[in-house]
Order: sequence, then C-alpha cells, then structure tokens
Amino acid sequence: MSNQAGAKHREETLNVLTQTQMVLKEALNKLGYGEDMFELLKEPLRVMTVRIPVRMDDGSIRVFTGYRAQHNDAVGPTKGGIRFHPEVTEDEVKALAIWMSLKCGIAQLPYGGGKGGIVCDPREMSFRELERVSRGYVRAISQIVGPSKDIPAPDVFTNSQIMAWMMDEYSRIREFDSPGFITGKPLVLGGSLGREAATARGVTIAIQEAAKVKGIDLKGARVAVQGFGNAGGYLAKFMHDAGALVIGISDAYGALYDPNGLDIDYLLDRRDSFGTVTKLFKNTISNEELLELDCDILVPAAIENQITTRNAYNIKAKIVVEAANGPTTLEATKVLSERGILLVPDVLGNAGGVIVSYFEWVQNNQGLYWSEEEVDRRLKEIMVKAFHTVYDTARIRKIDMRLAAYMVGVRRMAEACQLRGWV
Ligand SMILES: NC(=O)C1=CN([C@@H]2O[C@H](COP(=O)(O)OP(=O)(O)OC[C@H]3O[C@@H](n4cnc5c(N)ncnc54)[C@H](O)[C@@H]3O)[C@@H](O)[C@H]2O)C=CC1
Ligand SMILES: O=C(O)CCC(=O)C(=O)O
Repeated sequence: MSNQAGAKHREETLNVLTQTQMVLKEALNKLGYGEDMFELLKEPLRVMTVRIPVRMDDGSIRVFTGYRAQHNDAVGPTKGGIRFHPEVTEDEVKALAIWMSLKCGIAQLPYGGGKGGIVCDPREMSFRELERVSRGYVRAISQIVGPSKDIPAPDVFTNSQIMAWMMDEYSRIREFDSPGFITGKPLVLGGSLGREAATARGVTIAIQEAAKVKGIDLKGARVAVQGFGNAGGYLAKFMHDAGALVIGISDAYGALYDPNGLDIDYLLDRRDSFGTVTKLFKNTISNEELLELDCDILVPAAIENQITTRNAYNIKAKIVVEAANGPTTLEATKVLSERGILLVPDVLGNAGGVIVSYFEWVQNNQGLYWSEEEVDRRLKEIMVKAFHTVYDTARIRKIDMRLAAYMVGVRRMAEACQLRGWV
C-alpha cells in the first residue's frame, strides 16, 4: 500500500472521537503525563442519552434522541453548545465536548467542556415543533445542567430563539429566573452584545494573526468560506469589510463562486434562517469544488470531515482557519502541514464563540452589562494571546498547530485533575 493509500485507509476507519483521542494522547505524552491521565481524559466523565417524546403538529408523537456530554469539571462547570442535526451521534458529541475543554483551556476560561445534540432536522420542523423539542430536551437533562454545573449555548441549526425557550423551561423547573443557565440568548433576555458575531470575530482575529505570520495582506486576499450560517455568514462579511475578496461561499446544497468577489451583503440579505442561499442560484459549484478553489485563505465553517486525504493534496490556500469544529481529519492535517499550509485548528480558531459566551455568563452573574466595544476589546485580547501561545508552541516544538493547541489546551485541566487527586 502506498503512503497515500495507507493514510486514506487509516482515515476511513477512524471516527472523530478516535482521532481526537490520538492527538490528546500525543499531547499528554509530550507534556510528560502517563497513561492514567489519558485514561481519565479520553472520554467525558458523564454522557446522558435522553429520549424526548414530542407531539407533532399533525397530532402524531415522535420520539427524538438527544445527548449531553460533560467532559471534565476539574477546572469549573462544563460549557458548550447544543446542535440540532440529523447526523448527530454519541461519539460526535463526546468529541465535541473534549474540543470544548481544549478551547476553554486555550482561552483560559474557568470551564471544562460540554456539548449536546439532538438527532433531528429542524429544516423539516415547524416553529412550534422546534419549541416543543427544545423544552423537552431541557426537561430531560435538567438534573445535570445549571449555571454552576453545565452551561449550554447555540451550535449548528440552533439559535437565540431556541436558547430563549430553553432558558424559560429551565427557569420554570427551578422556579426562579436563571439567565446564567444558557448563553447565546436574545439581548432582552440577558444575552450579551457581540455574542452573535463572536465566533466569526474570533476567526477574523485568528486570520489576521495568521496572515501576519505568513506575510499575506488581507486587503485583496482571496477568501473561500464553506458554510454561510452564524459562523460563515458573519465571517464572509468581516472579510469583505476588511477589504478581502470573498470569491466563494457555500451551504449544505452547493457553493457560489465569483473570481471577482461575491456581493456578500446581498447574499446575507437573501439567506434563510438555516444559512441557505445557494438554492436561489443556477450557476452553482459543489462544496468539494469550493474547498479546492485557488485562494489565499480557506475557512471551513460548516461541519466535520470536509478536508480529508481525498482533497488535502489539492487545497490551494496558504492558510486554512477552522471555524467549524473538526472539519479536517487527522491524516489531512498531516498532509497540509507537510505541504507548508498553515492550519489554525478549530479549538483555537473558533474559540471566540465560547469566549463571549463566558462574558455573557459573567454579565448574567453580576447583573451588570458591558458595551459591545468592551466585549470586542476583551475578545481580541484573549484571541491574540491564545494565537501566539499556540503558534509559538508549534514553532518551538516543531509540531503542527493542532498538536500544539491540544498541548496548550489540556495542560491546565491535567494539572487541576492532579491537584484534586483524581489521578
Ligand atoms: N455558533 C457558534 O457559536 C459556534 C459554531 N461553531 C462551529 O461552526 C460550524 C458552523 O456552525 P454555525 O455557523 O453556528 O451553524 P449554522 O447552523 O448557523 O450554519 C451552518 C451552515 O453550514 C451549512 N451546512 C450544513 N451542512 C452542510 C454540509 N453537509 N455541507 C456544507 N455545508 C453545510 C448550512 O447550510 C449553514 O450554511 C459548526 O462546526 C459549529 O460547531 C464553533 C464555535 C461556535
Ligand atoms: O458558546 C459556547 O458556550 C459554546 C460554543 C460552541 O459550542 C463551540 O465553541 O463549539
């Protein structure tokens, strides 16, 4: 078997959780921890599976499966989003929870990682059905979540309205108003200024720092963005506003390409609430083609496993910044690194979302609200520091940015577990 065929075979047999565990093990090894620490951190401490009966609008009952994973709470309560997607699996939610731990470690937030998901397709559900499934999920997990236990937030196909229903349901169960139970809420319910755009703002800061390192001028740089929802939509806008040429964007149904730059404001205006816009156009290209466009900066901002050994050799970008969680496989990470492409990994690149969620929780706890300028200033401070900590670790240790990010991200949690006497 050739090297390339071997890598492809390995990749096809590893799921996101196994791949995460492999990097985690290497990071812990490099930090000098033994097998016992890996044994503790390789899986979440707690995973709850729930079945949520929901009366649909036609009178029938459908039972949805949901998960909430809590990776580790040695540092503080767990934190992380909830996704509604037909392909949610338990292993995916577990990996996402571990990534949240790493993200919070890199950004130095007083949290461990958590993540939730419901197997459903909100694109095929009515507004009221979505409300019922959201409330049912909170009732089912209410015992293990809370403002000082585990604090959810939005993720793929969930939004501030869903956070509002969930906060309301939790407050009813507890019989007191609990804005600090969940973040990503609407402003009038205790949301934070700047949270909605925070993930993309953080990605933008990571891109700016990566571009400096690579000597790329953002003005006129050609950018392709996969995904046009919360993360991808705002990111395309920020890149456009920074003078870059956004030559490609995509959604679940296809991609749009214009070598002279797309009209991002127009596309944002036409997009639906699920980040879909390409259905309105005839001359589309595929998501696969978008990833291989001739560009300077590529931002996967949709779902997992998009850059694999199938296309990693054809990626033309000089910088890849992961706004999505897990868009690049482990084998593809190696290929990009060997090809000299700077890959800013998810646990660093998209940390802006949880950073501003932390600000929202702090504001809820203190009952004092900050200006958007204050939120953005604090976000920038944390992101720039996090970028350079990870970049310097990679440079000094001669390792790729993903492994460096795992080392930086897990260090504090491992120390906390040791100090608590768990290992
Ligand atoms: N919303 C947040 O605060 C954060 C989101 N992320 C990550 O960013 C990524 C995107 O999340 P959001 O923008 O919040 O979700 P969203 O639901 O707002 O948008 C998702 C976008 O991805 C597209 N998409 C879905 N399936 C696809 C497929 N198979 N191929 C191509 N495109 C597809 C959708 O059409 C939509 O444009 C996810 O990986 C999420 O975990 C990471 C950190 C925070
Ligand atoms: O805002 C948060 O707490 C978590 C966001 C999230 O789910 C993520 O960073 O993947």
